Order: sequence, then structure tokens, then C-alpha cells
Amino acid sequence: MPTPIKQFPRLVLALFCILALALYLLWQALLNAEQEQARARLQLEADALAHQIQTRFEQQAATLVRLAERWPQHRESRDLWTANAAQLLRDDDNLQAIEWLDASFRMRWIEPLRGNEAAIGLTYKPTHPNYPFLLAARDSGQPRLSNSFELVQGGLGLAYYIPLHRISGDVRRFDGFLLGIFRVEVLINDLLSELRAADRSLRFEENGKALYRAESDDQAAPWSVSSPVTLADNSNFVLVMRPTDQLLASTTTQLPLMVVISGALAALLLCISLMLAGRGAQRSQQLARSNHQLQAEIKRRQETEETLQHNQARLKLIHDMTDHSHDALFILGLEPLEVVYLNRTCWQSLGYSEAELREILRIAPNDIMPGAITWLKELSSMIHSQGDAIYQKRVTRRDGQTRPLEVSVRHLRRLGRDYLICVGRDNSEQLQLAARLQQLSHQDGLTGLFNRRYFDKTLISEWRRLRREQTPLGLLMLDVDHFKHFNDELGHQAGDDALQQVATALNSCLMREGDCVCRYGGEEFAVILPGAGASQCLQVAERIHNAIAKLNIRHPHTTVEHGRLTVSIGAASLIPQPQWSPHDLVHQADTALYQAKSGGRNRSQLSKPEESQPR
Ligand SMILES: Nc1nc2c(ncn2[C@@H]2O[C@H](COP(=O)(O)OP(=O)(O)OP(=O)(O)O)[C@@H](O)[C@H]2O)c(=O)[nH]1
Repeated sequence: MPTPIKQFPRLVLALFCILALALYLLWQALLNAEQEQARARLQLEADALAHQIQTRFEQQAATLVRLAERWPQHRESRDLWTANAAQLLRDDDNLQAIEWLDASFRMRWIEPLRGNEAAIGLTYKPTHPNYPFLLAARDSGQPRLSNSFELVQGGLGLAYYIPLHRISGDVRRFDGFLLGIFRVEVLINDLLSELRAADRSLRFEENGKALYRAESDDQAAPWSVSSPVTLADNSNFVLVMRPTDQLLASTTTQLPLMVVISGALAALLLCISLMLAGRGAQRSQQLARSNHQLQAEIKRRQETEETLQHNQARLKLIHDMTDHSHDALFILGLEPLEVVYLNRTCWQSLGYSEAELREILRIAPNDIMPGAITWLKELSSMIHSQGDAIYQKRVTRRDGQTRPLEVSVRHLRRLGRDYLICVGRDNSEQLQLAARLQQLSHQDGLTGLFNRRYFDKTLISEWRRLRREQTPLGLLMLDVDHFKHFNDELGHQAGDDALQQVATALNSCLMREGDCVCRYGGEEFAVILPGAGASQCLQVAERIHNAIAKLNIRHPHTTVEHGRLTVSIGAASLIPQPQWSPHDLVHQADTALYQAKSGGRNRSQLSKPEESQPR
């Protein structure tokens, strides 16, 4: 929805239109007032002129009436009447003729006769247009003026009928009419001669028909005024006046135009002022809005700054906490590879300052972590797997010591860049513990030799390895002779001690790397000899017999030879074949051991050739 300020130009435009309309109406009202004033003035003039026409006609009619009043004398002396009539005709140009009608309405006398001869003897019939006027004049005894009619001589005429009476004794006799014929044009010209003016158009009408026109070509006004004219009781005449431009110009003023122009200028100034005020208001509103936005922006920035400070404080706290962490935390940015962050533990644990460590990592990372360059390439590929990984690495301290480092790596993508979050931990203790556990899980508790589980695993792995190399795998199965009697006679603890001494002796007999002695179970031992053929197996067995003999452990049982503890050994050697298994080797050595026992004990027995075949 538009604001009132935005609608302001439309409101001002609407106001201007209203003012323009009001000015137009005012202008029209003023023009109408002027026109009414001009009309009233013209009406006054028309009324005055009509009155003057009537007065002038009455004056002329009065001369005829006075002539008619002398009818008794004139009736007797026609010459005198003729002379008086002629005099009257000379005085009044508008009189065409003076006539006498007798009581029977017959034309009896005309002055001047010349030109009017045709009228002598004319009798007015009831059908004559002027007949009603004759009757009216006769019956009323008052003069009457006829309507206009065509004169024999041409033009229009008016007949003024004055009834004539004569007193004869006591009798008043009607002797007809003194008839004055007026030429309309001359009569009206004469009547209007003093009043004609260039600035008026005149028309003298009889029953709507123009008898006389004095009209100017300059007739701008569409209106006219009329005033009735009554001549000798004939009220069929009307004087019509129409103003000319000149008259209108004289009666109208520039006031309406001036008022309109002044008003228009005032309205224009008012609207311009309002528009300027509106603009000002709009600008101040915009300014207020801008200020408001600015305030909001300032507030937002303050909030952002506070958040930033808060985040910085948190970041510093996190920084401090990570610096005090036992774990080394470092963040790598990829493409290009760069160290984004190192916590204090990283460089302190290695004996460097942060700048020194960064410089070494930049130019020779392998000096810190062997194989670091290859490892970093491997890490870079982690962005495709998107997975986490844990690596076991070693790092070299400034003093040259190397320490194990377990590095947990997580890939993150932020702001269009890949990062690796790496947490490193010196896990030497765990490694040692694991190694110890591993060792314990493979060690026999009594003798410290490898146990049966280790034997099984090692025999299988060596079997597979030597099968690939097609190299013989030798095995000695060894059992203490008459050990039951030993225990029975000397006690179980003495038996344990003897077993420990035997184990030590067995270990001392192994010369080659990869050879290992395991406690197979109870008083039985197994010696794995990778790469040893039959003769080599027997050599080792011989060394074992000698070593056991050197122990010189007294055996209490009477049937034992020399009264010393001895062992029997079964030896076997095979080049591993796909169709054989490690159990075949164990079985052969075991069988040979059984044979050694059967053969009298304290001896070695090599697996016989037929026993070298797989089962
Ligand atoms: N003290 C002790 N004795 C053990 C241990 N393991 C097995 N023995 C004993 O070893 C003896 C083995 O006896 P036998 O299997 O009958 O065999 P032998 O008496 O050695 O006779 P030959 O093997 O035929 O010579 C048993 O009496 C077991 O109790 C051990 O860890 N300590």
C-alpha cells in the first residue's frame, strides 16, 4: 500500500484539477454576470427606445388628430383641408397620404391625389385586412393604427384611422375617418433616427415579421432583448435589440479573465508549493528511513562485533584448551596443501618452536615424520573417500628420539575447501602394552616359551611362506622321559623347575633366526626349524640332547638311564606341497617321537621316508 507521501503528487494534481474547475466555474459565473449586466442594460435601452417610439408616434398622430378635430370646418371648405393636409404632408416626410373615408368606408378624398388615383372610390369591404380596425375605431371613437400592408406605390404602409364626428344639433354624426398613411420605413427611420447607433442591431417586428432592420454585421452575441411597442392601441409591434461586439466590448471587462489568470497563477503557485512541501516531506521521510536503516545497520554491526568478540574469546579459550591438550592437534588445508593450525603440543612435544616446526614441515616434513610426504599424498586422497582413518606413525624429536604417534584423521569441507583435522597422540605406552599382551597371549606361563597357540599360528604361516619358496620346514617334537615318575618322586614343583630348565636349554640350542621353541603341552615341546632339512633337524636334536644332558637334572626313577633327566625327540622335515597340510608335518614328527620313545627314549628319531608322504 503506497504511503500518503507517495500519493502526495496525485493529491496535489487532484487539488489542481479541482481548483482549475472552480476557476472555470467562477469564470463562467463572472461572464454570465457580465452578460446579464449587458442584457439588463440593453433591455433598459430597448424599453426606453420603445417608449420614445411610442411618444414620437403619438406626437405625429396628434397632428393628424388635430387635423381631424378641424373636420367640421374642413368639411365645409375642402380647399382649406387640402391646404392643411398638404402642409402636414410637407412637415412629415413619413406621411404618404392623408385620406378621407366616408361613413360607408368609401374613399372619398386623397391628398396628394397624384400617384393615389387608383384609391379614389375604393370601399373597404369586411374582407379587407384593415376592416376590423375601421370598425374598432368607429365603435370606440378612438383612432386605430392598422397592421402593415403593401402600398400601391411599393413598400409597407400603416394606416392610422381617426374617426370623424360632426355635431348637428344635438346629434353627433359619424362622418367616416381621417386616414393617415404612414410609410413604415420612413416612419421607423424617422422614429429611430436619433437612436440609431453603430453598436446596436435593431429590428422592428410586427407579429414576428420584421418591418424594419438596422442590423450590424458585427453580431457576436447569441442573445437579444425585446420590448413591446404599442402604437395607437396596436400592440402587435416589438422592438428587438441585439448587442454587437463593440457594445459587448464596452460592457464587458477583463475582470473575469484577470480573476481566472490570477486564480490559475495562485493555484499553480499553491500546487508547486505543495509539491515542494511534499518533496521535502518525502525527502525527510527518506532521510528518516535512511537514518532508521543506518541505526539498524549500526545495531547489527554492534551485535556482529559483540558476537565476533564473543567468538574470539571462545576461540581463544578453545585455542588455550587445545594448547593444553596432551594430544597434538593440527589442521591441514588441501589444494594447496598447507598447515592451517598447530596446537602447542605439536611443537612443544617435538622440542621446536612453532615457527621452526612450520618451517621444517614446509621444506622437509620427512625429517619430522619419516614417509610424511607419501602419507600426506595419501591423506589428500581422503577427500574422495570422505572417511575417517587412524594411522600409526613415528615422529622424530629435535633430540633425535623417535616416538610412536597414533594419528586420527577426519576430513571436513568448509567454505568450498577441504580440510583434514588430525589428532596425534603418543601411544608408546599403549603399543608397549599391546605388545606385552601380544607376547603374553603367545607365551607359556611356566617356561616363558611360546605357547601352543603361537606354535599353531607360526607353523601355518611358515608352512605357507616356505610353500611359496619350496623350502623345507623342519619340526622337532620333544617329550621329557618318564616325567610322571619325576613328579611323583620329587613333587610337582620340582617338575616345574625341571621344565623351566629344559626350556632354557632348548632356547640355547637355536642358532638360526626364525627357529622357535614352543611348549606344545605338559612336558612336551615343539621346535620349528624353517629351512631345515632332515639332517639339520637331527643336528638340532643332537644339540638338544647334549644341552639337556648338561643340565644334569637328577631323575629319581630307578629305570632311567644314568639317573638323569632325558628327552626323546621325533624329527620330520617336509617341503610343503599344496596337497599337504601342517598337520601332516606334526603327525610325522609325533610318530617319530613315538618311535623314539618305543626305541628306548633319550634319543632322536627321524620320520621314516614312508611317513613323509601325506596322509
Ligand atoms: N610338574 C609338572 N608336571 C607336568 C606338567 N605337565 C605335565 N606333567 C606331568 O608329566 C607327566 C607325563 O606323564 P606321561 O604322559 O605318562 O609320560 P611319562 O611319565 O613322561 O612317560 P614317557 O613319556 O612315556 O616317558 C604327568 O605325570 C604330568 O602330570 C607340568 O607343567 N609340571
